[in-house]
Amino acid sequence: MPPLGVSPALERADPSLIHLFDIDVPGKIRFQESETLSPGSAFSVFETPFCKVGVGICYDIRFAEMAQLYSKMGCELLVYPGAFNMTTGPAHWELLQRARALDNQLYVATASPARDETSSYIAWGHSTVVNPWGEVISSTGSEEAVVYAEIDLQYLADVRQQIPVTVQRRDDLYAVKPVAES
Ligand SMILES: NC(=O)CCC(=O)C(=O)O
Repeated sequence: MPPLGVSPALERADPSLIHLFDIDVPGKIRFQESETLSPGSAFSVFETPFCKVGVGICYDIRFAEMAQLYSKMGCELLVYPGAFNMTTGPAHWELLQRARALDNQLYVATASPARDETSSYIAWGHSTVVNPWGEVISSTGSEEAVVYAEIDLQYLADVRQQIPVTVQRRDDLYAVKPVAES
């Protein structure tokens, strides 16, 4: 499928958090980003000599539609800077990265702050890279580190050929597209 065209207003390269982290897990964590932040309303994508990259921030990784849209726009790597916490981190951080990578058969890379136990918000850490097969190919623990991984676009193409969900989608029955094109 050719990349989806998106109006320039909806496609920008200055990342902003689109989904605000307003959550309440009783006895564990309550967070209301909307008390101090406003949500962005533009997708963040940029071209590199290797592939197109889509950017989401932290909580954005929970929204499968956003990742699918980036995939339709031609992104082959999704990057999520994010600071999950000591409740949702162990439960969901890796699972969400693998889900987004597998759903869209692309690479997902995340960058988290290292854990600081003295901080009022303790980050889970575990910066990671996941491949289009849904495998973690590089990651770290809670400490400060640099994570390296090979982004192999031929492998991505091979996975998409072997299990061709991208072309088997029933866009005649359901489709994810930007609001401006609805
Ligand atoms: N600031 C954030 O968006 C944190 C997201 C998070 O921890 C989650 O579980 O989602």
